[in-house]
Amino acid sequence: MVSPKAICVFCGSSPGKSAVYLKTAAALGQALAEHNCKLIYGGGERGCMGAVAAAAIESGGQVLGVIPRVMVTTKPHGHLGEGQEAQPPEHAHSADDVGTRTLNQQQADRNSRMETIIVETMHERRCTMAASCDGFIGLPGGYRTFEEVMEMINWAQLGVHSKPVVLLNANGFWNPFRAMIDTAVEDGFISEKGRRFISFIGEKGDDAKSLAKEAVMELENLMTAFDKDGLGYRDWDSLKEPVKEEAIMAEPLANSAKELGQPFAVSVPDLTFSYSPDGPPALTHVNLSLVRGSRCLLIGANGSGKSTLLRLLAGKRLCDSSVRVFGRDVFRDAPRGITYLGTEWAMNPVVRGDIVVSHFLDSVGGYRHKARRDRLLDILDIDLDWHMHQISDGERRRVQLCMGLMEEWDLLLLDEVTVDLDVQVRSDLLSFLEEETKQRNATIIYATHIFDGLQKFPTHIVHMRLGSTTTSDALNWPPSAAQMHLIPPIPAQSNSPNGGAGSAGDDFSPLLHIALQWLREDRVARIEKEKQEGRKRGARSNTETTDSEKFFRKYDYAKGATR
Ligand SMILES: Nc1ncnc2c1ncn2[C@@H]1O[C@H](COP(=O)(O)OP(=O)(O)OP(=O)(O)O)[C@@H](O)[C@H]1O
Repeated sequence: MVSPKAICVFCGSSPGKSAVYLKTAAALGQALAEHNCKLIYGGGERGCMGAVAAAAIESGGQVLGVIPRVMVTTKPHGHLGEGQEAQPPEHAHSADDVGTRTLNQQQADRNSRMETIIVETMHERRCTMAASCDGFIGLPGGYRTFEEVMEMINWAQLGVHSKPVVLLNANGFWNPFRAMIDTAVEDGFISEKGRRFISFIGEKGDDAKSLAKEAVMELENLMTAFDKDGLGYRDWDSLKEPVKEEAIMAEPLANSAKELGQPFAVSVPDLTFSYSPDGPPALTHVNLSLVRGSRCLLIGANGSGKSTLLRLLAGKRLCDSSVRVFGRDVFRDAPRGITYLGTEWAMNPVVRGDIVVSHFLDSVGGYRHKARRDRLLDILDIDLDWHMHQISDGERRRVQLCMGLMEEWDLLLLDEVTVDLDVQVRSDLLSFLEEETKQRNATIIYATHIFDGLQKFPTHIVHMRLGSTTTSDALNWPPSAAQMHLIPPIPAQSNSPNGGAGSAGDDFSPLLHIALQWLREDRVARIEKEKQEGRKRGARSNTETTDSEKFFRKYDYAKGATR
C-alpha cells in the first residue's frame, strides 16, 4: 500500500450555506494530520479553506499554502460580501514576498508547521500544488474548485501526472457532477478507464469524521493502483506486452477449468470485499472460476451479494487484485470486451429524455455495428421511432439491451436486466445469447430471480448465501453425478395441478425447485445469524408507543363515542 505524504485539498473559500461543509473541511484537516500527511491548499484564511488548514495545524499537522500574488493584493469579486476584504494570510508578510516563508514569529510552534508560497499566476499555483502532493481531495466549492478539480483529472488523463482525485461528497454536493461523468461514460466521451481517475466518497447525511478518514484511505487505495500500473490518456493496453496465454494458464486452476485444461475467463479466488473500510463485508470467501464459453447463473436471495460481485467483475470498484478477467487485474488493467448491464441504467434521467431511439442508438455508435444492431432490433422488436420518454419500462429495457449488446463482448455481466421483458422477447434474447457464447466462445454471468425458460440456458450455476459462494467453484448444469450431493434433491417431475413434492406447482422446473430450496435454507441461516448479532427483521412488538400513536389514542373520538 502506498501512503500519501502530502495531499492537496481543493475547496471553497466560502463556508457554504450548510454547517456540514465547514465541519467536513475541519474533519479532513484533522484526518490529514492524523495520517502524518501534509496539507497542500490554496492558502486562504476563510471558509472551508481556512477550516481545513486551521484543523490540520491544530491537530499537529504540516501545511503549505500556495497563493497567487493577485489574490494577496486585490479584492476578489463574487462570493465575498460587501465590506469583506481579501486579506493576505497573516503569515505572508507582504505581496512582494515571493518564495517560501516561515510565518508569524510569535506563534513559533504553530508557524513552524505552516508555510506559504506566493506565486505569480493561477496556473503556477496549480502546478506548484500538483508538484507538491501525492494526490488530490476535492471538497465542495465554487468555480475555482471546479476548475482545479477538473484540471487535475484532465492532467491525470493526459499522463501529465499520475495522481488520483477523490471528491468528498459532503451533503451530496458532488452528486450532479458524478451523474454528469456517468453520462459522459455511457455516451462514450469518457472511457471506463478514464472514469477511474476520480472517486467519490460519501452521501448526504454521512458523518463528517468518517467521511474524511474514508477519503484519505480511498486516495491511498487509488495511489496504490496508479503506482502499480500508471494511468493516462494514452492507450496503456497497447503499450504493454500482450498477456501471454501461458501466463494465464499458470494461474492456479480449479475444478471445471482444470478438468477442461483451459484458461479462465473469470477467476475469483477467496474474495472478501467491503463497500467501506469500517463497514461489514458485502462479500466473504467468494470463489468462482469459469472458462470461456460458460453461461453461469448466480442464484441467491436479495442482498446475498450477486450485484456486488458483478460490479467488481465489471471493474466498477477497486478490489483485491486477485480478481481476474481473462487473466488481467480487472480494476487496474481491465481487458477490453467486458459489458455490464444493470438495472440502474433505466433510472438515469438522460435515457428518459425526449430522444428518438434511432438517434439514441447512433449516438452510442450503433452505425459501427450495423449488422449486430439490426439483428438485435429484430430480436428485441424495437421501433426506431420510439421516443425514450414515451415508452414502457420493458421497451426502455429492450433499447438498453440493444445498446449494450450491439458491440461484440467477451464477458457479459447481466444483473437482472431481463426482468421486465415480455416472455417472447426474453426467450428470443436468451437464444441469441446462447448462440453468441457458442459461436464466439464468449462468457455470460447472469444474476436473476426469474427461472422461467432458463432450464436449458446455463452451463453452470452458483449459489450465493449471505455474501459467500456456497461451493468452492461453480456447479455444472445440468449437475454432474459427482456434484449431485451439493444441490438439494430434485423430486420426480409432476404434472398434477398441485405439482410434485413441494415444488413450484404445475410449472415444475428443477432449476426453480433448487433455487427455492436454497433460498429457504438461506433464510433460516440468515435468521440464525441475525439472532446471534441481536438483530431482528419485521414488526417489533415491544417497541415503545410512538408520539403519533399516543396522540391518536388520546384523541380517538370514534372509540370514545362507542364506549
Ligand atoms: N453501495 C453500498 N454500500 C454499502 N453496502 C452495500 C451497497 N450496495 C450493497 N450493499 C450491501 O451489500 C450486500 C449485497 O448487496 P447486493 O446488491 O450485492 O445483493 P444482491 O444479491 O444483488 O441483491 P438483489 O437480489 O436484491 O439485487 C447487501 O447486504 C447490501 O446491503
